[in-house]
Amino acid sequence: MRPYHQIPIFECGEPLVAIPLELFAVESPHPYEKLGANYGDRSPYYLRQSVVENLITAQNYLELLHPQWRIQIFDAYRPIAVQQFMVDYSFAQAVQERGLTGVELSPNQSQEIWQAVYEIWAVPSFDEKTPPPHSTGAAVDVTLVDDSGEIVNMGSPIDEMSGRSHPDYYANSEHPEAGKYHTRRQLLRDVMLKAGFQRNPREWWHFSYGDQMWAWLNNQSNPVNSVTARYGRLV
Ligand SMILES: C[C@@H](N)C(=O)N[C@H](C)C(=O)O
Ligand SMILES: [Zn+2]
Repeated sequence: MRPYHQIPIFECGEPLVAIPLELFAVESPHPYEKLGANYGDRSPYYLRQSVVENLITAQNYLELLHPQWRIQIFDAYRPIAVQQFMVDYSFAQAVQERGLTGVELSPNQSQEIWQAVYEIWAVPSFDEKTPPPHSTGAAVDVTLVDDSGEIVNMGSPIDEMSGRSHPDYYANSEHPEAGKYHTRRQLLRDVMLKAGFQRNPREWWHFSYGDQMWAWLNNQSNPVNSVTARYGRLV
């Protein structure tokens, strides 16, 4: 359980709609489909209606500052089966990176790796009270693309299991490019928050609107005006 799972969900029934990809940049082929994730008859490039509207607003804010820049959509709607696939994939990758194989893992090694995986991935829970954020259609993973069409270097790749994923990692870092990376992360944060999103405190790229994490973060910064979640798990 994460603290945001205490937030009640009052599903509003808003539809999942296609993101107008022509307004954004997009990873192609989709990064998880490339790894073998199966979306069945669904597409990762779907979000709830209001979330799409807010994403367009964020793109418009970005264009006021950088007319030719685009928000790049890395991932959006994610069925629970895909959440499970990515959690299993990330575990296997982490085992491999440590020069180990699944069969030889000690209970301690296994625990350490699962902890690292769940530091950045939500549990693929089927419990309606604890849906993975992306399975609600309210969460989106994004980065920036500049006027020459290049992905802006944010100091770490999306989905990296390390401290560099923390949004403020470069705020007090000695790294020679730290100031640049931090400013770029702040730019992404600013346009997304101005459009109504909240940012995952553990990941510079993950934003949501209307889900439990969003409500919890709103309530942390403004306890007087308490809000609940309006998007639950989609079936
Ligand atoms: C790991 C990243 N792609 C992500 O989406 N993390 C959040 C917490 C999630 O799994 O919902
Ligand atoms: Zn995410």
